[in-house]
Amino acid sequence: MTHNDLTWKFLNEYDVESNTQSKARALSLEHSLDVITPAIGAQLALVAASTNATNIVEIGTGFGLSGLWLLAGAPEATLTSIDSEFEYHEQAREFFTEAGYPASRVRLITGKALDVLPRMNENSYDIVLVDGDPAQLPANVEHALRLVRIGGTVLVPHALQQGAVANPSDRSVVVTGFRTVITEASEAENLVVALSPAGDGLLQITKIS
Ligand SMILES: C[S@@+](CC[C@H](N)C(=O)[O-])C[C@H]1O[C@@H](n2cnc3c(N)ncnc32)[C@H](O)[C@@H]1O
Repeated sequence: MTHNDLTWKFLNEYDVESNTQSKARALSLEHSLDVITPAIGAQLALVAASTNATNIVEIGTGFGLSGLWLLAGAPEATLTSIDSEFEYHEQAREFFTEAGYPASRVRLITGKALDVLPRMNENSYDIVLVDGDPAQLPANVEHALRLVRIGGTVLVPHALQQGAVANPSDRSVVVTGFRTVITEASEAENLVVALSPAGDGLLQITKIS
C-alpha cells in the first residue's frame, strides 16, 4: 500500500459509530444508498458542535445516518430532513427515536426537495446538508445558500464523486454540476469554502455576508 492509501484507510476507519448509526449504515448499504463514511460523519458532527447549531436542514435523509451524525454534534438542535421516500423516513424515525431524539426535534418532510425548499424560510438555519438527488445539486445548493444564516454552513458530501470531479474528461451532468458548485462557491465573495478529501469528499461553504 502507498502512503496515500494507508492514510486514506486510517482516516476513514478510525471513527467509531454508535450502535444506532451502525444499524442505519447497514440498512443503507442493504438498499445500496451512497451513505457518508464515518470520517465524514465525524466532520458533520464537528461542524454542528462548533457552530453551536440549533436549526439544521438536511436534503436526503436516507435511513438517518447523516442526520444521526449531525445530531451527535448538536444533540439539542432541531433537524428538518427531507426525502422523497416515505419508507426511508419510517425507518429513519425509528433510528432517531432509538438514539434518544424526540419526534418534536426531528421533523421529517416527505417530498421532492425542489418542491419543499422554496417554502422554507431564508437566513434561518445554521447548517444545511445537501445529499439528495446528485443531478439536482446546483439547484439544491442554491436553495441551501438561501436558507443558511450569515455564519451558517452548507455541507455537501460526495463532493469529489469518487475521483470523477478531478477528471476533466468526465463531463457528465452530475459531475459537471459538482464542479460548477465548487468553482462558483470558491469565487463568491460572500462565501468561505473548504474542500476536504475525507470519504468521498466534503465541500463546506460558510456564508459570511
Ligand atoms: C445518498 S442518499 C442520502 C444518504 C444520507 N444523507 C446518509 O448519508 O445517511 C440520497 C437520498 O436522497 C433521496 N432523494 C433522491 N432524490 C430526491 C429528491 N428529488 N428530493 C428529496 N430526496 C431525494 C433518496 O431517496 C435518498 O434517500
